[in-house]
Amino acid sequence: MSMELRGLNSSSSNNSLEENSFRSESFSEDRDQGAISETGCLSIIVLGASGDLAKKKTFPALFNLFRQGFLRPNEVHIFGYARTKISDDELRERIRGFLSQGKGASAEHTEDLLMFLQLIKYISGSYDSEDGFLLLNKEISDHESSKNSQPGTARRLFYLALPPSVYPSVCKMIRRYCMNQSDLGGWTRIVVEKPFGKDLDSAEELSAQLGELFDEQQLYRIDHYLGKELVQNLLVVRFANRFFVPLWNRDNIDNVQIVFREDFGTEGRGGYFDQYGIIRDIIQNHLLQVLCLVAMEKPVSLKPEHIRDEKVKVLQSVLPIKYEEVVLGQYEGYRDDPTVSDSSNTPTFATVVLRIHNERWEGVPFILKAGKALNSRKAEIRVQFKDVPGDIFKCKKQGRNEFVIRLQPSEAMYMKLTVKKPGLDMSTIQSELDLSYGLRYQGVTIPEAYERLILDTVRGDQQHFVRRDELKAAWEIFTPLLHSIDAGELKPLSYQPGSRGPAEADELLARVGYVQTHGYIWIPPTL
Ligand SMILES: NC(=O)C1=CN([C@@H]2O[C@H](COP(=O)(O)OP(=O)(O)OC[C@H]3O[C@@H](n4cnc5c(N)ncnc54)[C@H](OP(=O)(O)O)[C@@H]3O)[C@@H](O)[C@H]2O)C=CC1
Ligand SMILES: O=C1O[C@H](COP(=O)(O)O)[C@@H](O)[C@H](O)[C@H]1O
Repeated sequence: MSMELRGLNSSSSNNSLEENSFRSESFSEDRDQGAISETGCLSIIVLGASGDLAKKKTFPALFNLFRQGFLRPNEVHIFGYARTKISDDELRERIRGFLSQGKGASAEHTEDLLMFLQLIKYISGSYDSEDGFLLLNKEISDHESSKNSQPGTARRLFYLALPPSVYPSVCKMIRRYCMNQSDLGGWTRIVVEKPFGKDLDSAEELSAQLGELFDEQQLYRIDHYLGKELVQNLLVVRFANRFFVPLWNRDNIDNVQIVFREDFGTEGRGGYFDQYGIIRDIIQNHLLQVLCLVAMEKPVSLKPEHIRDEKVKVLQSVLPIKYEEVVLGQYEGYRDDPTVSDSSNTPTFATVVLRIHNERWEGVPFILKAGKALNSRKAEIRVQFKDVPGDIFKCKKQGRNEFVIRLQPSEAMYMKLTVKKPGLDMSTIQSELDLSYGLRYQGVTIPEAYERLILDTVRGDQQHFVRRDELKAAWEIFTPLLHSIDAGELKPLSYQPGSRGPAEADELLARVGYVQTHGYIWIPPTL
């Protein structure tokens, strides 16, 4: 098995990962006190193993961690659990194709794949009866005994790749039948997927139910946007660079856009999506988490609690959303899906302006925009600066300075700026300072978000997971708007699939101050 750590083979990277790592600060108090184990027998239990997320994200992430040596074959065992009655081999066959993608068919890869698949065992059982969980516990315990694990020292990681409706019963079963037996260095951790509730009350109810069963330190509410490379880079860029410190405020920044666009619709997930809509699916969680990292104050340290304290403060400073600063859309053809109601009022597109009432951001609109079935696929943060006062070059119309963080695809950070047009003429032109990852970090593979986040759960690092009070503050912002949409008081505008979304969204952007740069487009550089 390849023990190579990704990133170390880059020709442009001279420093080792460990030399530069600031990970050590990012751990819970228990870890600091040396009470929590990072080695020893590890059981990873994927509940909902028969499902979409498990095959597309969870198992591939585990495989990549295995290939890189983060999950050691002499320590780890992986259990799939779901109601579907299939054998170990049938589960392995279902996921095999997703583990091979993009990796080529080298002999080494095939060997790793076979070794990994042999670590997986499947157990069929229901989500609310003791039989299945007693059997699951027996299988885990047998594995721990086979590794000569001392009672209480083993690590058990339960990943709930399941609809949230079954979280309470599954968590009760885990608590009752499947916990690591004592705290002799071992642990039990629970990873829960979004959506965490549908509004403030349901989220709080879910949190209370889970909170009765597990400590906050045992719960990992995953938001996979927090595992994306450039999202993880935000705090570094903001707080490790002198450039940004004096500029990052209402005196210099005119508006901030956080944008998610997909060029496909809700195909295959219409039933789920129609109950949630784009605000619950993307904006209330992924984009709001990004907003927190863009807008928060500098944390006292990189300890998870310090970071999450600052995120909560930003969320609590967001003013109630004004409905005239919201545009909703639904793409034509969305309701043709047989799993979507014919009279569905669910938005597949939304632009929502948030206003942060604090000293740094008063008056700066944060425009959150997300849509399905649009003309492109990308996610980015666009920080637009104010015009230069006393413009002697008369170049204002060419465009404002912008700092753009392209989260995906083609990860990059670039600064749009005005320069002299090369040549004999004394005229100006829009250009950019460009840090494109593909070019700058050739040979470095950027890990998948899920890969990173699962590794964090094994290591006990909660920095990139959502804390209970954060979740509450996030729902507080969106619940009134969501209830108005659910009640049909706000209606989505129709838009063409493959378009930019409703034209009214661009009008809203212009109204709140965004100035589009005409005649300039950033093209990701190629090698
Ligand atoms: N798929 C994705 O791309 C993403 C999913 N998520 C979240 O991850 C979680 C899992 O998503 P996904 O894998 O798509 O979901 P699935 O609908 O595929 O469900 C996963 C498994 O749960 C079981 N299941 C499904 N519906 C029910 C039900 N009503 N009651 C009990 N069990 C049920 C099924 O297993 P069985 O019948 O065998 O027991 C199914 O294989 C969800 O919370 C989702 O919101 C988050 C981000 C992206
Ligand atoms: O959580 C979700 O995210 C995906 C988009 O994830 P990305 O990493 O590809 O940007 C989205 O398609 C899905 O609707 C949503 O549930």
